[in-house]
Amino acid sequence: MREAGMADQDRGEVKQLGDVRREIDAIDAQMHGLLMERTELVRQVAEAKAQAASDAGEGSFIAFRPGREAEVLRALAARHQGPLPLAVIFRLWREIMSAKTRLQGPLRVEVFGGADPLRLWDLARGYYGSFTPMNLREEAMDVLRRVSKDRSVIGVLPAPQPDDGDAWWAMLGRGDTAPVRVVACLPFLTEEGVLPEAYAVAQADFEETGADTSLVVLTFSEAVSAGAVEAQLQEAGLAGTLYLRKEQNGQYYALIGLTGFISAGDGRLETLYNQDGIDGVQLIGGYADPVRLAGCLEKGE
Ligand SMILES: O=C(O)C(=O)C[C@]1(C(=O)O)C=C[C@@H](O)C=C1
Repeated sequence: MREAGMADQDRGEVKQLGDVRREIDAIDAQMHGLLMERTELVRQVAEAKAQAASDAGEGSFIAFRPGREAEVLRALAARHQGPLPLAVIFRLWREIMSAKTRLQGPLRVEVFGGADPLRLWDLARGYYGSFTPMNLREEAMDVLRRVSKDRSVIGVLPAPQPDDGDAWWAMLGRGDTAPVRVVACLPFLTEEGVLPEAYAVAQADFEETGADTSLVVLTFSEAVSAGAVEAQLQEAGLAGTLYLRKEQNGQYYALIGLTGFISAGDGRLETLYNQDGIDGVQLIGGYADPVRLAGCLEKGE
C-alpha cells in the first residue's frame, strides 16, 4: 500500500513502505549482529585486563577506562553525518559501553546532587547507562568515602561552584580519599566555552587521550588574588584556567584546570610548588576534553 497524500509526481520514485521496512529490518539485523560480535570482543578485552592485573600482582582490575571511552565517542563525532543528533548517538554508545563495563565486573554509581540533584541524576544516568545501579547521596564526602572504599564505584559530583559549602575537590588525594581521582567530566557533548557540569571520580587512572584537562589544587596559607595565581602558573610554564578560589578551615585553595595531560612527576608542578606562598600542589586527576559542537544542545538542556 502507498501512503496517502503522496504527490503524483513522486510516485514513481518513492519506495513502497513494505520495501523500506524490509531494508530497515536488514539493517537492524546487521546492527544487532555487530553488537553481539562487539560483546564477544569485550569478553576478550576483560581477559586481557585480568591478565595484565595478575602480571602486576593485583587480584582484580578496574573495568572502566574513561580515556578509551572518550576516544570511542570522539571517533563517532568525527564520523557522524546526517540529521540524527550526535547527542543520540552518544547516548546509545554510553549505554553500550556501560553495559559492557558491567559485563566485565561490578559497577555502581554514587551521585551527590548538590544544588540540582535531578540534573545530576540525569547526567549520571545518561552517561553510565539505564541499568547501572545508582544511589543519590546527600553529601559529597559520603560519595568520596564510598568511592575510596570500592574500586568498582564511580562517584558523580557537581562541578565546584563559588558558593558551595563543601569544597570536596580540596579534600581529594588526602586522608581517606587518597586513592580517589577525577577521571571524567559530564556531559561529554557540549557547546563551545561551556564548563563541565559534573565530574566523575574513581580509583581508576586519568589516562592521556591527546586532548585533556588536568586538575590541580593549590593550597595557600594566605588569601591570594586570581592575578597572582595566574602569574604563578605562567612562571611555572603551565597553561590553564583558574576555576575557583575558596577559603576553608583557615586554608586557601585554588582549583586549576591545566591544559593537557600532566603526570604527577611533571617538573612544572615542582616549580609551581617552589613558588612563594604555595603550601601544596595536589594533582587530583583530570578529564578527556568533551566534544564541543555548536548547536548540539536541544532546547531545555
Ligand atoms: O576498551 C576497553 O577497555 C573496554 O572495556 C571496552 C569498552 C567498550 O565497550 O568500548 C567498555 C568499557 C571501557 O570503559 C571502555 C571501552
